[in-house]
Amino acid sequence: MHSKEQISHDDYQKTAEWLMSRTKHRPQVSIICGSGLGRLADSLSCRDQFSYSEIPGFPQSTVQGHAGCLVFGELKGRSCVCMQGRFHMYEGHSLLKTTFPIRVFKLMGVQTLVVTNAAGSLADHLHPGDIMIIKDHINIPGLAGLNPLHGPNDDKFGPRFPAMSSCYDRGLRSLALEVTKQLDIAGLVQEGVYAMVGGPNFETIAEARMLHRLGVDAVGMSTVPEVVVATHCGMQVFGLSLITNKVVKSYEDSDCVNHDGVLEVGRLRSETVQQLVTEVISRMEINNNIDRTSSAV
Ligand SMILES: O=P(O)(O)O[C@H]1O[C@H](CO)[C@@H](O)[C@H]1O
Ligand code: HPA
Repeated sequence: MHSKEQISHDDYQKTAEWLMSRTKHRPQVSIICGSGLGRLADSLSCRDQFSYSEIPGFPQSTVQGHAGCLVFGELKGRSCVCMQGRFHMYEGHSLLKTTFPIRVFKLMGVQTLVVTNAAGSLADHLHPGDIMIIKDHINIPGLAGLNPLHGPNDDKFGPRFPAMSSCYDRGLRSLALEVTKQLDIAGLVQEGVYAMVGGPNFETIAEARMLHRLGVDAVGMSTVPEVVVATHCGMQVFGLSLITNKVVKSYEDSDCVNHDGVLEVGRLRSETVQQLVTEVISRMEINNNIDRTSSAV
């Protein structure tokens, strides 16, 4: 448990100010790249980028396929900040640390979080290479007592007991479904429920069957803490999972998932995910009258 760890409002503020003094960009949207999806940042123009190791307070990325670079830039005229590499609980970071960038982005004036991930499919209708728009999640570590919001609540960010019943913005989900028709990729895309497990091992067959019975369509080891913290501080969230593998649910099945295979599907579908994310971001409504840093929350 890491519930005694605390990060002060000042710590988030210092990082936000450090970044804002080094880039002219004032992002409205933040994007988190999932495993193998780091090339999403390539679509940004007029880039400023920082290695996580130089940013005060940032944890380090340790997972292959997560470059560890924060990229600012414009996507079709919209100012964005993109995390090329996220932090996972299984790397040994506390959940508060894995979600550190979200509150920094909030203080910088970001209103929308776009999360992407690589995930294994439990649903018969989702195949490797398909994209799942996340409509809801099951927070397995959270249900077991591991939540980034544990510990004293910082009321400046949000309430002690935040609702999570509509954390994946309905308007953005409909917009994304609309965009898939225009991009002619509707056949690849479905909505579904994501579950976060702690990792780093992939699921046993019994665990996979349990998740399937619980109504989970795709499983991964990330995303949910980021979404919980973003929702707590009032950001709207759009999430998508790239299905990189089928989760083995049968003792007769000899398939075996591995991280290289996950990254490979990421590389193959990176461009499609990039197109979808770009179109959704360019068409979403944004409030331009936003205070930044000290008065942002
Ligand atoms: O969720 P992202 O970061 O996309 O990565 C997914 O891929 C890795 C396993 O291959 C795990 O980290 C899992 O969570
Ligand atoms: O099958 C999986 N399980 C958990 N996490 C994952 N990330 C990609 N695929 C998977």
